[in-house]
Amino acid sequence: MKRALISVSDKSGIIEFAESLVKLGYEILSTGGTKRVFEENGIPVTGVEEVTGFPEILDGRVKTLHPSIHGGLLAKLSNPAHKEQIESQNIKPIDLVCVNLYPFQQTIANPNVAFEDAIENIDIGGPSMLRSAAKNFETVTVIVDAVDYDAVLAELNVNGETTLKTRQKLSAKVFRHTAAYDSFIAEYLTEQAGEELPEQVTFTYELKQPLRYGENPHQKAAFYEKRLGSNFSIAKARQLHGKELSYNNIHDADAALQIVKEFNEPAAVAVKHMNPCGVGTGATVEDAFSKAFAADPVSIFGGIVAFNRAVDGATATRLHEIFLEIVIAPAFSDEALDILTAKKNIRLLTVPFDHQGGVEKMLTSVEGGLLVQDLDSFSLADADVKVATDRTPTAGEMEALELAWKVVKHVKSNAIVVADKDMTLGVGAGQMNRVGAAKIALEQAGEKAKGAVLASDAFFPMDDTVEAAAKAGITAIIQPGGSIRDEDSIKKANEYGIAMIMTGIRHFKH
Ligand SMILES: NC(=O)c1ncn([C@@H]2O[C@H](COP(=O)(O)O)[C@@H](O)[C@H]2O)c1NC=O
Repeated sequence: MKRALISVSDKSGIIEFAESLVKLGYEILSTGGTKRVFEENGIPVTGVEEVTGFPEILDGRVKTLHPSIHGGLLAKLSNPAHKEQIESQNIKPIDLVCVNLYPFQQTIANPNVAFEDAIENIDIGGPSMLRSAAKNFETVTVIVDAVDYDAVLAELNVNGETTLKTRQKLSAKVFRHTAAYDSFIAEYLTEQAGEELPEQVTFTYELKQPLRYGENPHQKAAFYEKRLGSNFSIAKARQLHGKELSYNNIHDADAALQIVKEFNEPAAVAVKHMNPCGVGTGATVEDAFSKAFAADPVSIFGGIVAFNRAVDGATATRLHEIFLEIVIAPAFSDEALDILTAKKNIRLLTVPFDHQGGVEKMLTSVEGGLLVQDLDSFSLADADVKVATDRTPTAGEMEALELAWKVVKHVKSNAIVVADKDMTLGVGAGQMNRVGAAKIALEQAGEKAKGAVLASDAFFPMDDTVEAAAKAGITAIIQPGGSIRDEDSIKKANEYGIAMIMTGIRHFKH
Protein backbone atom coordinates (compact mmCIF):
# COMPACT_ATOMS: atom_id res chain seq x y z
CA MET A 1 0.00 0.00 0.00
CA LYS A 2 1.33 3.44 -0.96
CA ARG A 3 1.81 5.90 1.88
CA ALA A 4 1.27 9.67 1.95
CA LEU A 5 2.55 11.80 4.82
CA ILE A 6 0.46 14.93 5.30
CA SER A 7 1.43 17.58 7.86
CA VAL A 8 0.07 21.04 7.16
CA SER A 9 -0.31 24.30 9.05
CA ASP A 10 -2.60 25.80 6.43
CA LYS A 11 -5.30 23.19 6.08
CA SER A 12 -7.20 24.70 3.14
CA GLY A 13 -8.10 22.10 0.51
CA ILE A 14 -6.45 19.33 2.48
CA ILE A 15 -9.60 17.29 3.19
CA GLU A 16 -10.52 16.94 -0.49
CA PHE A 17 -6.90 16.15 -1.34
CA ALA A 18 -6.63 13.41 1.32
CA GLU A 19 -10.02 11.94 0.35
CA SER A 20 -8.82 11.58 -3.23
CA LEU A 21 -5.59 9.92 -2.07
CA VAL A 22 -7.56 7.46 0.05
CA LYS A 23 -9.70 6.63 -3.00
CA LEU A 24 -6.47 5.98 -4.90
CA GLY A 25 -5.51 3.46 -2.21
CA TYR A 26 -3.09 5.52 -0.13
CA GLU A 27 -2.57 5.13 3.59
CA ILE A 28 -2.47 8.62 5.15
CA LEU A 29 0.05 9.41 7.90
CA SER A 30 -0.36 12.67 9.82
CA THR A 31 0.82 14.83 12.70
CA GLY A 32 -1.46 15.92 15.62
CA GLY A 33 -3.56 18.80 14.27
CA THR A 34 -3.74 17.51 10.72
CA LYS A 35 -4.68 14.04 11.96
CA ARG A 36 -7.48 15.54 14.07
CA VAL A 37 -8.95 17.33 11.06
CA PHE A 38 -8.95 14.08 9.08
CA GLU A 39 -10.56 12.12 11.91
CA GLU A 40 -13.27 14.78 12.27
CA ASN A 41 -13.98 14.39 8.57
CA GLY A 42 -14.05 10.59 8.58
CA ILE A 43 -10.79 10.16 6.68
CA PRO A 44 -8.83 7.07 7.78
CA VAL A 45 -5.48 8.22 9.15
CA THR A 46 -2.47 6.80 11.00
CA GLY A 47 -0.76 9.04 13.56
CA VAL A 48 2.93 9.70 13.02
CA GLU A 49 3.57 8.55 16.59
CA GLU A 50 2.31 5.07 15.60
CA VAL A 51 4.93 5.02 12.86
CA THR A 52 7.76 6.34 15.02
CA GLY A 53 6.72 4.57 18.23
CA PHE A 54 7.46 7.91 19.89
CA PRO A 55 5.08 10.63 21.09
CA GLU A 56 5.21 14.25 19.95
CA ILE A 57 7.34 16.05 22.53
CA LEU A 58 8.54 19.54 23.48
CA ASP A 59 5.27 21.27 22.49
CA GLY A 60 5.48 19.84 18.97
CA ARG A 61 9.12 20.84 18.45
CA VAL A 62 9.79 17.14 17.81
CA LYS A 63 7.10 15.19 15.95
CA THR A 64 8.44 13.82 12.72
CA LEU A 65 12.19 14.07 13.28
CA HIS A 66 12.68 10.31 13.43
CA PRO A 67 14.51 7.64 11.34
CA SER A 68 11.19 5.87 10.71
CA ILE A 69 10.06 8.96 8.85
CA HIS A 70 13.32 10.15 7.27
CA GLY A 71 14.43 6.59 6.46
CA GLY A 72 11.11 6.12 4.67
CA LEU A 73 11.64 9.36 2.76
CA LEU A 74 15.33 9.10 1.91
CA ALA A 75 15.79 5.41 1.04
CA LYS A 76 16.81 5.03 -2.60
CA LEU A 77 14.52 2.24 -3.69
CA SER A 78 16.70 1.50 -6.71
CA ASN A 79 19.57 0.71 -4.32
CA PRO A 80 19.37 -2.90 -2.93
CA ALA A 81 21.47 -2.01 0.12
CA HIS A 82 19.06 0.84 1.03
CA LYS A 83 16.08 -1.51 0.59
CA GLU A 84 17.67 -4.13 2.77
CA GLN A 85 18.56 -1.59 5.48
CA ILE A 86 15.08 -0.11 5.78
CA GLU A 87 13.47 -3.56 5.72
CA SER A 88 15.77 -4.76 8.50
CA GLN A 89 14.74 -1.69 10.57
CA ASN A 90 11.09 -2.25 9.74
CA ILE A 91 10.89 1.15 7.97
CA LYS A 92 8.37 1.43 5.17
CA PRO A 93 8.91 3.81 2.23
CA ILE A 94 6.82 6.99 2.03
CA ASP A 95 5.69 7.77 -1.52
CA LEU A 96 4.15 11.22 -1.18
CA VAL A 97 4.75 14.12 1.20
CA CYS A 98 2.46 17.09 1.54
CA VAL A 99 3.69 19.72 3.99
CA ASN A 100 3.23 23.43 4.47
CA LEU A 101 5.15 25.25 7.13
CA TYR A 102 4.53 27.23 10.30
CA PRO A 103 3.59 30.76 9.19
CA PHE A 104 6.85 32.48 10.13
CA GLN A 105 6.51 35.24 7.55
CA GLN A 106 2.94 36.13 8.55
CA THR A 107 3.99 36.08 12.21
CA ILE A 108 6.82 38.58 11.82
CA ALA A 109 4.73 40.78 9.49
CA ASN A 110 2.99 41.90 12.69
CA PRO A 111 5.15 44.79 13.94
CA ASN A 112 4.21 43.99 17.56
CA VAL A 113 5.18 40.33 17.41
CA ALA A 114 6.90 38.98 20.53
CA PHE A 115 10.36 37.59 19.80
CA GLU A 116 9.39 34.24 21.45
CA ASP A 117 6.40 33.93 19.09
CA ALA A 118 8.63 34.49 16.09
CA ILE A 119 11.03 31.80 17.32
CA GLU A 120 8.25 29.28 17.96
CA ASN A 121 7.06 29.84 14.41
CA ILE A 122 10.33 28.60 12.96
CA ASP A 123 9.38 25.23 11.51
CA ILE A 124 12.07 22.57 11.81
CA GLY A 125 10.38 19.22 11.21
CA GLY A 126 8.42 20.45 8.16
CA PRO A 127 11.39 21.72 6.13
CA SER A 128 13.31 18.56 7.11
CA MET A 129 10.59 16.34 5.63
CA LEU A 130 10.27 18.52 2.56
CA ARG A 131 14.02 18.45 1.97
CA SER A 132 14.30 14.69 2.48
CA ALA A 133 11.43 14.04 0.08
CA ALA A 134 12.71 16.59 -2.43
CA LYS A 135 16.20 15.07 -2.41
CA ASN A 136 14.64 11.68 -3.17
CA PHE A 137 12.43 12.94 -6.01
CA GLU A 138 13.45 9.89 -8.02
CA THR A 139 10.60 8.07 -6.27
CA VAL A 140 8.97 10.53 -3.85
CA THR A 141 6.37 13.14 -4.82
CA VAL A 142 6.59 16.26 -2.67
CA ILE A 143 4.02 19.04 -2.44
CA VAL A 144 4.52 22.32 -0.59
CA ASP A 145 1.86 24.42 -2.31
CA ALA A 146 -1.89 23.73 -2.38
CA VAL A 147 -2.06 24.93 -6.00
CA ASP A 148 -0.32 21.68 -6.96
CA TYR A 149 -2.87 19.30 -5.37
CA ASP A 150 -5.05 19.01 -8.48
CA ALA A 151 -2.22 18.50 -10.96
CA VAL A 152 -0.70 15.72 -8.82
CA LEU A 153 -4.08 14.03 -8.40
CA ALA A 154 -4.68 14.24 -12.14
CA GLU A 155 -1.42 12.37 -12.83
CA LEU A 156 -2.11 9.79 -10.13
CA ASN A 157 -5.59 9.21 -11.56
CA VAL A 158 -4.23 8.62 -15.05
CA ASN A 159 -1.01 6.68 -14.41
CA GLY A 160 -1.18 5.59 -10.77
CA GLU A 161 1.99 7.62 -10.23
CA THR A 162 3.47 11.01 -11.01
CA THR A 163 6.03 11.41 -13.79
CA LEU A 164 9.72 11.86 -12.98
CA LYS A 165 9.56 15.29 -14.65
CA THR A 166 6.74 16.40 -12.35
CA ARG A 167 8.54 15.07 -9.28
CA GLN A 168 11.71 16.92 -10.26
CA LYS A 169 9.80 20.18 -10.79
CA LEU A 170 8.05 19.79 -7.43
CA SER A 171 11.41 19.08 -5.81
CA ALA A 172 12.93 22.28 -7.24
CA LYS A 173 9.88 24.21 -6.01
CA VAL A 174 10.41 22.80 -2.52
CA PHE A 175 14.04 23.89 -2.41
CA ARG A 176 13.07 27.38 -3.62
CA HIS A 177 10.42 27.46 -0.92
CA THR A 178 12.63 26.26 1.95
CA ALA A 179 15.44 28.56 0.81
CA ALA A 180 13.04 31.54 0.87
CA TYR A 181 11.63 30.42 4.23
CA ASP A 182 15.11 30.18 5.75
CA SER A 183 16.05 33.47 4.19
CA PHE A 184 13.16 35.18 6.02
CA ILE A 185 14.35 33.67 9.27
CA ALA A 186 17.95 34.69 8.57
CA GLU A 187 16.90 38.25 7.67
CA TYR A 188 14.77 38.55 10.80
CA LEU A 189 17.38 37.16 13.18
CA THR A 190 20.17 39.17 11.56
CA GLU A 191 18.15 42.35 12.05
CA GLN A 192 17.28 41.38 15.64
CA ALA A 193 20.98 40.76 16.32
CA GLY A 194 21.76 44.24 14.98
CA GLU A 195 24.05 42.92 12.24
CA GLU A 196 23.86 45.15 9.19
CA LEU A 197 26.24 43.86 6.56
CA PRO A 198 26.96 40.21 7.44
CA GLU A 199 29.35 37.77 5.72
CA GLN A 200 26.48 36.37 3.62
CA VAL A 201 23.25 38.01 2.61
CA THR A 202 20.00 36.43 1.54
CA PHE A 203 16.98 38.43 0.53
CA THR A 204 13.60 36.99 -0.32
CA TYR A 205 11.66 38.44 -3.22
CA GLU A 206 8.50 36.97 -4.66
CA LEU A 207 7.22 37.26 -8.18
CA LYS A 208 4.88 40.24 -8.37
CA GLN A 209 4.35 40.26 -12.10
CA PRO A 210 5.99 38.88 -15.21
CA LEU A 211 6.96 41.71 -17.58
CA ARG A 212 6.63 41.69 -21.34
CA TYR A 213 10.33 42.52 -21.60
CA GLY A 214 13.13 44.34 -19.81
CA GLU A 215 14.78 47.66 -20.53
CA ASN A 216 14.70 46.67 -24.21
CA PRO A 217 12.41 44.26 -26.06
CA HIS A 218 15.08 41.56 -26.42
CA GLN A 219 15.66 41.36 -22.64
CA LYS A 220 13.48 38.96 -20.59
CA ALA A 221 12.31 40.45 -17.30
CA ALA A 222 10.02 40.10 -14.29
CA PHE A 223 9.19 42.25 -11.27
CA TYR A 224 9.81 40.73 -7.82
CA GLU A 225 8.46 42.13 -4.60
CA LYS A 226 10.12 42.20 -1.20
CA ARG A 227 7.43 40.79 1.06
CA LEU A 228 8.48 42.62 4.19
CA GLY A 229 9.61 45.73 2.35
CA SER A 230 8.60 49.35 2.69
CA ASN A 231 4.93 50.22 2.23
CA PHE A 232 5.74 53.42 0.39
CA SER A 233 6.88 51.62 -2.68
CA ILE A 234 6.12 51.09 -6.33
CA ALA A 235 5.93 47.38 -5.42
CA LYS A 236 2.87 48.21 -3.29
CA ALA A 237 1.18 50.33 -5.97
CA ARG A 238 -2.36 49.58 -7.04
CA GLN A 239 -3.08 50.11 -10.72
CA LEU A 240 -6.48 51.69 -11.25
CA HIS A 241 -6.36 52.07 -15.00
CA GLY A 242 -4.31 51.66 -18.15
CA LYS A 243 -1.92 49.32 -19.89
CA GLU A 244 0.26 46.88 -18.01
CA LEU A 245 3.37 48.47 -16.46
CA SER A 246 6.66 47.95 -18.26
CA TYR A 247 10.14 47.48 -16.77
CA ASN A 248 11.07 51.10 -17.54
CA ASN A 249 7.75 52.37 -16.16
CA ILE A 250 8.41 50.67 -12.84
CA HIS A 251 11.97 51.98 -12.65
CA ASP A 252 10.94 55.55 -13.52
CA ALA A 253 7.90 55.45 -11.23
CA ASP A 254 10.17 54.44 -8.36
CA ALA A 255 12.44 57.41 -9.13
CA ALA A 256 9.45 59.78 -9.15
CA LEU A 257 8.19 58.43 -5.81
CA GLN A 258 11.58 58.83 -4.17
CA ILE A 259 11.61 62.52 -5.11
CA VAL A 260 8.04 63.39 -4.22
CA LYS A 261 8.62 61.75 -0.84
CA GLU A 262 11.04 64.59 -0.02
CA PHE A 263 8.24 67.17 0.14
CA ASN A 264 5.68 67.92 2.82
CA GLU A 265 3.85 70.70 0.93
CA PRO A 266 1.80 69.77 -2.19
CA ALA A 267 4.33 68.71 -4.82
CA ALA A 268 4.40 67.33 -8.35
CA VAL A 269 7.40 65.56 -9.83
CA ALA A 270 7.82 64.75 -13.51
CA VAL A 271 10.41 62.11 -14.38
CA LYS A 272 11.97 61.06 -17.66
CA HIS A 273 14.54 58.29 -17.89
CA MET A 274 15.13 58.21 -14.14
CA ASN A 275 15.82 61.96 -13.80
CA PRO A 276 13.43 64.68 -12.70
CA CYS A 277 12.65 66.98 -15.60
CA GLY A 278 10.30 69.20 -13.60
CA VAL A 279 9.49 69.56 -9.92
CA GLY A 280 6.91 72.03 -8.64
CA THR A 281 5.43 72.87 -5.28
CA GLY A 282 2.45 75.08 -4.51
CA ALA A 283 -0.59 75.78 -2.39
CA THR A 284 -2.61 73.24 -4.35
CA VAL A 285 -1.85 70.12 -6.39
CA GLU A 286 -2.85 71.94 -9.57
CA ASP A 287 -0.51 74.80 -8.74
CA ALA A 288 2.33 72.34 -8.07
CA PHE A 289 1.67 70.56 -11.36
CA SER A 290 1.56 73.81 -13.33
CA LYS A 291 5.06 74.57 -12.08
CA ALA A 292 6.41 71.06 -12.71
CA PHE A 293 5.05 71.36 -16.24
CA ALA A 294 6.40 74.87 -16.81
CA ALA A 295 9.84 73.72 -15.60
CA ASP A 296 10.30 71.76 -18.82
CA PRO A 297 7.24 71.55 -21.06
CA VAL A 298 9.20 69.58 -23.67
CA SER A 299 10.68 66.74 -21.61
CA ILE A 300 7.51 65.97 -19.63
CA PHE A 301 5.97 64.58 -22.83
CA GLY A 302 5.68 60.78 -22.34
CA GLY A 303 6.87 61.13 -18.74
CA ILE A 304 5.72 60.00 -15.34
CA VAL A 305 4.17 62.39 -12.83
CA ALA A 306 4.01 61.66 -9.11
CA PHE A 307 2.02 63.64 -6.55
CA ASN A 308 2.07 63.59 -2.75
CA ARG A 309 -1.59 64.61 -2.50
CA ALA A 310 -4.80 63.28 -4.07
CA VAL A 311 -5.32 64.36 -7.68
CA ASP A 312 -8.46 66.47 -8.08
CA GLY A 313 -10.57 67.30 -11.14
CA ALA A 314 -8.77 70.57 -11.92
CA THR A 315 -5.36 68.88 -11.93
CA ALA A 316 -6.71 65.95 -13.95
CA THR A 317 -7.91 68.38 -16.62
CA ARG A 318 -4.35 69.73 -16.90
CA LEU A 319 -2.85 66.23 -16.98
CA HIS A 320 -5.32 65.18 -19.64
CA GLU A 321 -3.97 67.84 -22.01
CA ILE A 322 -0.60 66.11 -22.43
CA PHE A 323 0.64 62.61 -23.16
CA LEU A 324 1.83 60.94 -19.96
CA GLU A 325 2.77 57.32 -19.36
CA ILE A 326 1.85 57.20 -15.66
CA VAL A 327 0.28 59.32 -12.95
CA ILE A 328 0.93 58.21 -9.34
CA ALA A 329 -0.75 59.69 -6.28
CA PRO A 330 -2.06 58.65 -2.89
CA ALA A 331 -5.58 58.89 -4.37
CA PHE A 332 -7.67 60.26 -7.25
CA SER A 333 -11.01 62.02 -6.81
CA ASP A 334 -13.96 60.48 -8.72
CA GLU A 335 -13.96 63.49 -11.03
CA ALA A 336 -10.23 63.07 -11.70
CA LEU A 337 -10.75 59.40 -12.50
CA ASP A 338 -13.58 60.22 -14.92
CA ILE A 339 -11.35 62.69 -16.75
CA LEU A 340 -8.19 60.61 -16.84
CA THR A 341 -9.72 57.23 -17.68
CA ALA A 342 -11.02 58.74 -20.91
CA LYS A 343 -7.53 57.94 -22.20
CA LYS A 344 -7.23 54.19 -22.67
CA ASN A 345 -3.52 53.80 -22.16
CA ILE A 346 -2.56 56.17 -19.36
CA ARG A 347 -1.59 54.17 -16.28
CA LEU A 348 -3.04 55.46 -13.00
CA LEU A 349 -1.47 54.18 -9.82
CA THR A 350 -2.13 54.76 -6.16
CA VAL A 351 0.57 54.19 -3.56
CA PRO A 352 0.06 54.23 0.20
CA PHE A 353 1.93 57.27 1.47
CA ASP A 354 2.85 55.32 4.56
CA HIS A 355 6.47 55.46 5.57
CA GLN A 356 6.22 52.33 7.73
CA GLY A 357 7.83 49.13 6.58
CA GLY A 358 10.92 46.99 6.66
CA VAL A 359 14.43 48.35 6.92
CA GLU A 360 15.53 48.90 3.36
CA LYS A 361 18.95 48.63 1.81
CA MET A 362 19.76 49.71 -1.68
CA LEU A 363 20.89 46.85 -3.90
CA THR A 364 22.68 47.35 -7.20
CA SER A 365 23.84 44.43 -9.27
CA VAL A 366 27.17 44.40 -11.06
CA GLU A 367 28.24 41.49 -13.21
CA GLY A 368 29.11 38.71 -10.78
CA GLY A 369 28.29 40.74 -7.67
CA LEU A 370 25.90 42.82 -5.64
CA LEU A 371 26.54 46.21 -4.08
CA VAL A 372 24.60 46.81 -0.87
CA GLN A 373 24.31 50.16 0.86
CA ASP A 374 22.00 52.20 3.08
CA LEU A 375 19.46 54.38 1.34
CA ASP A 376 20.62 57.99 0.96
CA SER A 377 18.17 59.22 3.56
CA PHE A 378 20.13 62.26 4.73
CA SER A 379 18.26 65.53 4.44
CA LEU A 380 19.28 69.15 4.87
CA ALA A 381 17.95 69.04 8.43
CA ASP A 382 20.62 66.39 9.24
CA ALA A 383 23.43 68.47 7.74
CA ASP A 384 25.77 70.87 9.49
CA VAL A 385 25.17 73.76 7.11
CA LYS A 386 27.80 76.51 6.97
CA VAL A 387 27.74 79.80 5.13
CA ALA A 388 31.06 79.92 3.26
CA THR A 389 30.76 83.36 1.66
CA ASP A 390 30.64 86.96 2.88
CA ARG A 391 26.94 87.08 2.12
CA THR A 392 24.35 84.85 3.87
CA PRO A 393 21.41 83.66 1.72
CA THR A 394 18.19 85.63 2.15
CA ALA A 395 15.10 83.79 3.45
CA GLY A 396 13.78 83.55 -0.12
CA GLU A 397 17.08 82.20 -1.43
CA MET A 398 17.19 79.69 1.44
CA GLU A 399 13.77 78.31 0.44
CA ALA A 400 14.96 77.90 -3.14
CA LEU A 401 18.21 76.28 -2.01
CA GLU A 402 16.25 73.76 0.04
CA LEU A 403 14.09 72.83 -2.94
CA ALA A 404 17.11 72.56 -5.25
CA TRP A 405 18.95 70.40 -2.68
CA LYS A 406 15.99 68.00 -2.31
CA VAL A 407 15.93 67.52 -6.06
CA VAL A 408 19.65 67.37 -6.87
CA LYS A 409 19.99 64.38 -4.54
CA HIS A 410 17.86 62.40 -7.01
CA VAL A 411 19.56 63.52 -10.21
CA LYS A 412 22.23 61.29 -11.76
CA SER A 413 25.76 62.55 -11.10
CA ASN A 414 27.31 64.85 -12.04
CA ALA A 415 24.18 66.75 -11.16
CA ILE A 416 23.30 70.44 -11.08
CA VAL A 417 19.84 71.86 -10.41
CA VAL A 418 18.80 75.47 -10.92
CA ALA A 419 15.62 76.43 -9.05
CA ASP A 420 13.56 79.14 -7.46
CA LYS A 421 11.58 78.63 -4.27
CA ASP A 422 8.67 76.86 -6.02
CA MET A 423 10.14 74.89 -8.89
CA THR A 424 13.10 73.61 -10.80
CA LEU A 425 14.22 75.79 -13.71
CA GLY A 426 17.03 73.67 -15.15
CA VAL A 427 18.40 70.18 -14.54
CA GLY A 428 21.83 69.04 -15.69
CA ALA A 429 22.09 65.27 -15.24
CA GLY A 430 24.63 62.50 -15.64
CA GLN A 431 27.47 64.54 -17.14
CA MET A 432 31.08 63.42 -16.99
CA ASN A 433 32.20 66.82 -15.69
CA ARG A 434 30.46 69.15 -13.29
CA VAL A 435 30.70 72.35 -15.30
CA GLY A 436 29.10 70.47 -18.22
CA ALA A 437 26.09 69.63 -16.03
CA ALA A 438 25.97 73.28 -14.87
CA LYS A 439 25.99 74.58 -18.44
CA ILE A 440 23.03 72.33 -19.36
CA ALA A 441 21.03 73.38 -16.29
CA LEU A 442 21.81 77.08 -16.76
CA GLU A 443 21.06 77.03 -20.46
CA GLN A 444 17.72 75.38 -19.80
CA ALA A 445 16.87 77.97 -17.15
CA GLY A 446 17.84 80.78 -19.57
CA GLU A 447 16.57 84.17 -18.43
CA LYS A 448 14.91 82.54 -15.41
CA ALA A 449 18.37 81.82 -13.96
CA LYS A 450 18.58 85.52 -13.06
CA GLY A 451 17.92 85.68 -9.31
CA ALA A 452 17.61 81.89 -9.06
CA VAL A 453 19.77 79.45 -7.06
CA LEU A 454 21.94 76.48 -7.97
CA ALA A 455 22.58 73.14 -6.22
CA SER A 456 25.43 70.77 -6.90
CA ASP A 457 25.39 67.12 -5.69
CA ALA A 458 29.14 67.17 -4.97
CA PHE A 459 31.88 69.75 -4.41
CA PHE A 460 33.28 72.03 -7.11
CA PRO A 461 36.76 70.81 -8.13
CA MET A 462 37.47 74.33 -9.41
CA ASP A 463 35.77 77.70 -9.62
CA ASP A 464 34.44 77.31 -13.19
CA THR A 465 30.90 76.30 -12.14
CA VAL A 466 30.60 79.35 -9.86
CA GLU A 467 31.81 81.52 -12.71
CA ALA A 468 29.24 80.06 -15.12
CA ALA A 469 26.50 80.39 -12.50
CA ALA A 470 27.38 84.03 -11.78
CA LYS A 471 27.36 84.91 -15.46
CA ALA A 472 23.88 83.40 -15.82
CA GLY A 473 22.59 85.50 -12.89
CA ILE A 474 22.52 82.91 -10.08
CA THR A 475 22.54 84.58 -6.65
CA ALA A 476 22.96 81.64 -4.26
CA ILE A 477 24.58 78.21 -4.32
CA ILE A 478 24.34 75.07 -2.20
CA GLN A 479 27.02 72.37 -2.38
CA PRO A 480 28.74 69.93 -0.01
CA GLY A 481 32.17 71.61 0.01
CA GLY A 482 35.29 69.59 0.76
CA SER A 483 37.42 70.25 -2.33
CA ILE A 484 41.05 71.23 -1.85
CA ARG A 485 40.11 74.17 -4.08
CA ASP A 486 37.06 75.26 -2.07
CA GLU A 487 38.78 78.60 -1.45
CA ASP A 488 38.85 79.34 -5.20
CA SER A 489 35.08 78.78 -5.46
CA ILE A 490 34.40 80.85 -2.33
CA LYS A 491 36.57 83.68 -3.67
CA LYS A 492 34.75 83.60 -7.00
CA ALA A 493 31.35 83.62 -5.28
CA ASN A 494 32.40 86.61 -3.14
CA GLU A 495 33.59 88.44 -6.25
CA TYR A 496 30.07 88.16 -7.69
CA GLY A 497 28.18 88.69 -4.42
CA ILE A 498 26.84 85.12 -4.49
CA ALA A 499 25.80 83.57 -1.19
CA MET A 500 27.15 80.02 -0.95
CA ILE A 501 26.35 77.43 1.71
CA MET A 502 28.11 74.12 2.31
CA THR A 503 26.29 71.08 3.68
CA GLY A 504 29.18 68.68 4.28
CA ILE A 505 26.96 65.95 2.76
CA ARG A 506 27.55 64.61 -0.74
CA HIS A 507 24.65 63.17 -2.74
CA PHE A 508 26.22 61.22 -5.59
CA LYS A 509 23.73 59.10 -7.50
CA HIS A 510 25.29 56.91 -10.13
N1 LIG B 1 8.80 19.22 14.86
C1 LIG B 1 8.46 18.38 13.95
O1 LIG B 1 8.96 17.28 13.93
C2 LIG B 1 7.46 18.78 12.93
N2 LIG B 1 6.97 17.95 12.00
C3 LIG B 1 6.07 18.64 11.28
N3 LIG B 1 5.98 19.91 11.74
C4 LIG B 1 5.08 20.96 11.24
O2 LIG B 1 3.85 20.86 11.94
C5 LIG B 1 2.81 21.44 11.17
C6 LIG B 1 1.56 20.59 11.26
O3 LIG B 1 1.22 20.35 12.58
P1 LIG B 1 -0.20 19.78 12.98
O4 LIG B 1 -0.44 18.63 12.06
O5 LIG B 1 -0.02 19.43 14.40
O6 LIG B 1 -1.19 20.91 12.78
C7 LIG B 1 3.34 21.55 9.75
O7 LIG B 1 3.45 22.92 9.43
C8 LIG B 1 4.70 20.89 9.79
O8 LIG B 1 5.62 21.53 8.96
C9 LIG B 1 6.83 20.03 12.78
N4 LIG B 1 6.96 21.17 13.53
C10 LIG B 1 8.00 21.97 13.65
O9 LIG B 1 9.13 21.91 13.62
